[in-house]
Amino acid sequence: MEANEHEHVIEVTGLRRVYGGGFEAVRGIDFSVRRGEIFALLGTNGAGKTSTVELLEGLAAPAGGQVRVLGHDPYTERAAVRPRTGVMLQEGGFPSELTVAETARMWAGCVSGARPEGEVLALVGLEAKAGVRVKQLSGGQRRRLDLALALLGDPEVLFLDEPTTGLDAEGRHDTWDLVSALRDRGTTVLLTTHYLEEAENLSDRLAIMHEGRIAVTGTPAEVTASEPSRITFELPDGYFVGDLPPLAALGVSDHTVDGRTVRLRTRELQRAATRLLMWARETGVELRRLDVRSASLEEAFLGIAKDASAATATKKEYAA
Ligand SMILES: Nc1ncnc2c1ncn2[C@@H]1O[C@H](COP(=O)(O)OP(=O)(O)OP(=O)(O)O)[C@@H](O)[C@H]1O
Repeated sequence: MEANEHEHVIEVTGLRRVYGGGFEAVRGIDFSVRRGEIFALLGTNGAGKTSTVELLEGLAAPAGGQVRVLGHDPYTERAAVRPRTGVMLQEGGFPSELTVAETARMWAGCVSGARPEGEVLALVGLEAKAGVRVKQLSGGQRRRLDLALALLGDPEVLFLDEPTTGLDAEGRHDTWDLVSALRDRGTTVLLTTHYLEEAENLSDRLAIMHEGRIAVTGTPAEVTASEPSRITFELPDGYFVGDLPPLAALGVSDHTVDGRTVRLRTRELQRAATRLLMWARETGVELRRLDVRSASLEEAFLGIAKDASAATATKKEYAA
């Protein structure tokens, strides 16, 4: 297949996974990832992210639906898919007595056309640790070794299962820079993460899973736009919410009052903020600690998880 940026490198339709005891961990999900895109799979604990990624990696057969990676079934056509993909599992599980360089060399023996191990260790900032035994690495350094091994085959598609778990803030930012650089070179990346900031900063598109289903898919901006924005301020003594212009006319969907602090939620942030500030100027009121902000991905995530628990999720999908 010819590579082009519109090509769907990963295509998932109606995918299901059922474990031995009959538990359905993945309940019919659909999404696709284009070449050169970073796609993040988010979700609450046990949502089914790892179960999904394992199906994409060809480690298990689906109970229903279909997966295509680079146009092939990763389970039945493993030989066609595996050499072109890199996989970073949650637990690498290497022999701990080997050094970092020996581990990379051993792994390279299993990869056709592997890059020199020094090159991948340098990419993840582990070159100074080449002679150190794996058991002496910190948790974060082990994660970086996992990533180095996934990069040995210079893969077209990279699966990263919680790539920055255990990394400190600097290590996390270094990994983001590396993953972005790989994307800029055309690598397609699918990652799972618990760090919403990671998905917000790094991913081109994301999906939020909950109890085996996808509740929402879209760009980070599209997903956050699905949640109301917030305006928070303190009213001076002698003023009350009833003194504000009618909240419905400001486009405010709901509000709370805690002492002097008022919190408004609105889907029409500009209109609400403008009218509120005009009112403040006209009445000569100072709105102390004024804070006006769009929803964060974290708020969207929490809102979706809550909604999805309360009822069968109405799936929101934005154009791919
Ligand atoms: N081998 C298994 N047998 C039975 N159930 C399993 C098995 N592996 C996972 N599950 C169940 O499937 C569900 C999804 O698990 P999965 O590990 O895919 O979730 P996840 O979204 O990756 O979670 P986390 O964020 O906690 O890593 C969970 O309820 C889990 O208990």
